Amino acid sequence: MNMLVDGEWRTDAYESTDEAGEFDRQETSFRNWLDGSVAAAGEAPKSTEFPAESGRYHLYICRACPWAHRAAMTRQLRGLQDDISISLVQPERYDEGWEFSAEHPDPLGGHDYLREVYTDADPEFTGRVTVPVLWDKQEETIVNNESSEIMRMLDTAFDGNDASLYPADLREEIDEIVDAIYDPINNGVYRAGFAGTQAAYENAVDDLFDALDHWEGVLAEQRYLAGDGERLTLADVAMFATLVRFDHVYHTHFKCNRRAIHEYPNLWGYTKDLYQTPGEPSGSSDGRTGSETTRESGVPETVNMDHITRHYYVSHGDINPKRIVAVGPDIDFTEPHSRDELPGGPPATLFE
Ligand SMILES: N[C@@H](CCC(=O)N[C@@H](CS)C(=O)NCC(=O)O)C(=O)O
Repeated sequence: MNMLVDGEWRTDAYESTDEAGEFDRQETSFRNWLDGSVAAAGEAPKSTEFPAESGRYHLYICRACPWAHRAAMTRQLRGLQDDISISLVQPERYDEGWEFSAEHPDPLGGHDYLREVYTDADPEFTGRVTVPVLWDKQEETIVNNESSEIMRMLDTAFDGNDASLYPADLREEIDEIVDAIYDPINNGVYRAGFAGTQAAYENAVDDLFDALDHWEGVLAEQRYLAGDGERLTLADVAMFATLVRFDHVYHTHFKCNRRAIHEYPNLWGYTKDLYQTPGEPSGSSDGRTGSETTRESGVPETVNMDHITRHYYVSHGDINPKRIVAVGPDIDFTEPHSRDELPGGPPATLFE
């Protein structure tokens, strides 16, 4: 594994499994907030030196990454495409870490590697170089690189389109669900895939499928995860980012193969429903150009299955040494989902 140590790129810096072979995800390190952000249920809006000015911030993401997907999807569903610019890195990650390319350039600093964005922010930076990154173009620094915080701050600091994904009356429950699904599901697939022992792997798979079974039951009764299930929230954004990748990569590459998502009637209907959620009206580009002016027209444009499969199968040479990209499964996120028989639905403002 590779990371920056005192601003120097190192390829031998740390082990990501502990003595029991359990995958150990490192804490992220830039943890500032935009002014006016609400970080958690019951908290007052933050007062900070990063005002939520339109055009001032940029998101560096990878379309393959589920954590980056939370940020991109929040930006999309809240109609913040004109307020926050976005660009991509190459999906494949090798020894040099996340790279820019001719197809996916760095529109701000013109760098070759994402790690240079980190050392621009802090020349002595020690830590992993991860996406997403929320960059302040004015102060030329990283505001935050933790997706669970970025999705909350984008939703609450900007006005957006009024279709809040973190409404005050549901915040407590959204926080609980986002926390509850992190270990067994969002990070659970990585715990299975990167396990260093059979026992650690089986433990992760047990936790994962117990949790999926639980949410399969919940989604039999309600359209979305939080509250009475009538409103799409950040809890759904967090869940969707894992479910949409599951059958193409986690099932095979990470050996989460007890069952596929398309074999669960409710989780599969839910995944298709979220995939088909419309966003703000379409602009000039398809969201994959890496351009600063990129606009996207719905949730589908935040999902790039080519980037997803190339990233996972190619980047993890330790678990897929021949880097062959699996071709299946043959599933269709656009087929009918019948979830509209349940009360609730996407915010009306998304259809205007
Ligand atoms: N806790 C972070 C995790 C982000 C993360 O681990 N991103 C992965 C991509 S899926 C990454 O950039 N990994 C690079 C590395 O670990 O070196 C968040 O939620 O934002």
